[in-house]
Amino acid sequence: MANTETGTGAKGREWDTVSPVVDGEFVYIGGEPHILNYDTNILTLEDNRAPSVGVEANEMPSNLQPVAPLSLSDSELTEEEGDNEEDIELSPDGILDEETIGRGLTNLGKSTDPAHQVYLHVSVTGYNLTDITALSKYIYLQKVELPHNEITDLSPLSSLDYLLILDVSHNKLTKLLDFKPPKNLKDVNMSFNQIEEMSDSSAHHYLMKLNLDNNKISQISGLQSCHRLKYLSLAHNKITKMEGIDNLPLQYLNLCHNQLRMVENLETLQKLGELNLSGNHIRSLKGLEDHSLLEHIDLEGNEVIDITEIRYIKDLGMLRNLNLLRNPIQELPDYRLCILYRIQSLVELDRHRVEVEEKVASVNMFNPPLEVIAARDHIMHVVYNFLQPSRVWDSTLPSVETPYPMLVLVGPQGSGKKDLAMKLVEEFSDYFGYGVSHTTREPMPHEASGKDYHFVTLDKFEMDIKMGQFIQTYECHDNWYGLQMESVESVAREGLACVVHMELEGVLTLKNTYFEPRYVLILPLDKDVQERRLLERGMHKEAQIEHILMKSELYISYNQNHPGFYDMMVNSDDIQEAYRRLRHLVMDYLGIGLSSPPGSEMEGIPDSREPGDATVPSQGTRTWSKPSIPDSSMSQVYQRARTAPSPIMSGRGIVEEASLKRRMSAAKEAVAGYVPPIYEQILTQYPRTAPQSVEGQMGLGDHDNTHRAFSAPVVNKLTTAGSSSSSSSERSESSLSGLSSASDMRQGASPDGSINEAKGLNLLPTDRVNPLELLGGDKGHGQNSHTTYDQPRPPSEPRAGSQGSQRLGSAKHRVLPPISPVL
Ligand SMILES: Nc1ncnc2c1ncn2[C@@H]1O[C@H](COP(=O)(O)OP(=O)(O)OP(=O)(O)O)[C@@H](O)[C@H]1O
Repeated sequence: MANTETGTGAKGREWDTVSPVVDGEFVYIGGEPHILNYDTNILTLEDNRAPSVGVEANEMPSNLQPVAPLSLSDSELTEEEGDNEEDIELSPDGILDEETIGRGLTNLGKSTDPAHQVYLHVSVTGYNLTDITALSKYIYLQKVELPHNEITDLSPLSSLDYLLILDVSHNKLTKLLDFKPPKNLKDVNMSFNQIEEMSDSSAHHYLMKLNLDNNKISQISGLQSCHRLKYLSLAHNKITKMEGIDNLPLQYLNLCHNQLRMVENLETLQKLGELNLSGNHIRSLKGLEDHSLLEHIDLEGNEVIDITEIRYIKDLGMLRNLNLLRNPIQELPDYRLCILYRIQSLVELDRHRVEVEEKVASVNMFNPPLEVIAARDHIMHVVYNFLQPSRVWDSTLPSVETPYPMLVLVGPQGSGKKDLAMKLVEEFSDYFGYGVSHTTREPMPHEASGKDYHFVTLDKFEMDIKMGQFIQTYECHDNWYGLQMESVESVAREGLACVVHMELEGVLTLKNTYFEPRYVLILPLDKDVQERRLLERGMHKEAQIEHILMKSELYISYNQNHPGFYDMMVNSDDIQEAYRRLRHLVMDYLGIGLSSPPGSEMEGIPDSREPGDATVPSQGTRTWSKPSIPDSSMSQVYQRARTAPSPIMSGRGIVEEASLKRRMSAAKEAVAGYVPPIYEQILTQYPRTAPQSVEGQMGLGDHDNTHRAFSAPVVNKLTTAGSSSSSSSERSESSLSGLSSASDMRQGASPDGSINEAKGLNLLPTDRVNPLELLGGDKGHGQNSHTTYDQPRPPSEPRAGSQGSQRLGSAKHRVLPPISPVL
């Protein structure tokens, strides 16, 4: 095919004898491009030949040296140029003649002498050529393509001093580059020949690309001096060992379909970006490590069987494309996710694009975040529960204003939280009952089934899961733990609030449910103390103890990353002291507290609150919100609260009395059938009972306006029900009645709404700021809450309930400052 443009960009036209031709104009004669010169009018094809016989090409006068590109860029090296698409008759005797060459010449270039133009490329493909001697005269050729012939000798190319690109693939050559080296030979394709041995190629030190595919080479050699060799392909040979390539600047290496058994001698190939080792007998990926630029690895059709081999390539930072098709490793269950989990950088695996979802799925499968574990756990229990006949757990149902009161002691093993929980229940038996978890672990000598845990077999535990009995479960060191609905409900039936203890995973699941407990982190800050405790129990192996101690860090970091996740923290280095603090806290909670002992629960914990923060009371007038006594359905807790002897009622302030009255009145209305609209709303919209999805959970107060609207009508309705003459300030106050803290209740409200201390009551010292109260529903806080809830939140964060925006642990504000290691 004739070019219509010269290298100089001049347009060509078909030649005729009439039109005058301008010097240097480019014309076509019989479809072939020619250029005119002064003397002959036409520069014939022969003008590409050497100017005179006997003059060595490299002795050419400089003015005859071609100026057309002497060096090619990498991209130019791969460019296909001057394809000869004409039908060419086969040479009958295999000898390349002038006419054939003439047909194959393309790409005119200008020499330094403007009078001379030369053809730079020749392509004679599939011509049965055996003798290419005629080519030796075309000394300016830069690109020679002679594929699909029967050439055995390349010596005529010795005079082609400017040769850059040579394609002699599909011939009958037995020797590698057996001709006088041109100055700048860069790209050689000698694939599909009969070369058995790689001779010394050190003279070809400009070689950048060498293709020797489909020969009979059994050993790589002779390339040591090719210091520019970037591309080497030796596919389909008989190579048994990766050698002879040390220190080459190879970026691409193809050794596919050889007889390799291991990856070796690649250490010095630090520029390697693409490696094809497919179709060999490789089992181990050892040797591929430490190649920070390696982007593509093709190992298709090898014998890789062990997934642990991936360790050798998992840290290759640039690895994007991996092919392990037709390896035994493919048979492994979850093979693809397994690879993707280990090599998250992959863009393509086994010739298939990697989707983001696959990567997420792989992480969720092999190292799920705690939130995912919790969400799965929650979903499992909800689903199993749905499959059972429906049952109303009325004792633990949240009331209009408050959830069922529950206290969760959270912490790692060895924190002593179980002892603390049991002691608390023992001392405050009028208020608290111990929610006995189930476990498959063996009881310790001092433990009794039904008291410390329900010790059950794994079969029984699994059966209970399937019967939908659990609220949450958790596996630790091959033991299962779980809290059953019945355990909590049985405590609630007695009219008591429930105390349980659990690990972080359990809390995360619980936060997906409609329960809204208070969470107290029990954490020994002194690792030695915790370790000693664990050792004393004699239940744990060394590795387990190490794991437990490490997990303690997680508790701290979790609090730092999710401010407000816990309502309180107690350092349990000293169990006695920890109990004293916890007890004090609980007494506040119950409203039976004596004045606080010196030092608050958060003593020593740096407080991140801003001095002017409107959500922070300047004085310790409020404390841990007291759970309102549930509930409008006349639960036993409520009954309990109404009976005079109960200490919870003692010291009730005016505000509290009023609040109780209002609630009683609302409850009576409900029972009597005056169902206010809000109850309908609760039944149809109350989102807290619905299982939450892993992501994008919405709670009350989240984006949905119906949720926002939820609290206001409730408040108004209840207020109106209780006291039709309530002022608006009272109504807004009562809207927070569910949030009222014990100390609030013990404070009297003056008619103008100001808070006065009630006489004779033991109040917290006013200079003490209890972090628990920071979300305690202070009257000025409600407005801020929605701003925060408009933000989407991860499932791990506390649910936003109608009161949640003011409740502790709702993560609305930074309730707890980050826990410092020093308490
Ligand atoms: N239902 C549950 N969900 C999640 N974790 C639980 C549950 N029940 C118990 N756990 C926790 O499992 C862990 C192992 O229980 P175990 O009784 O062996 O703890 P422990 O070493 O005595 O812990 P601690 O000293 O803190 O009480 C404890 O951290 C415990 O709180």
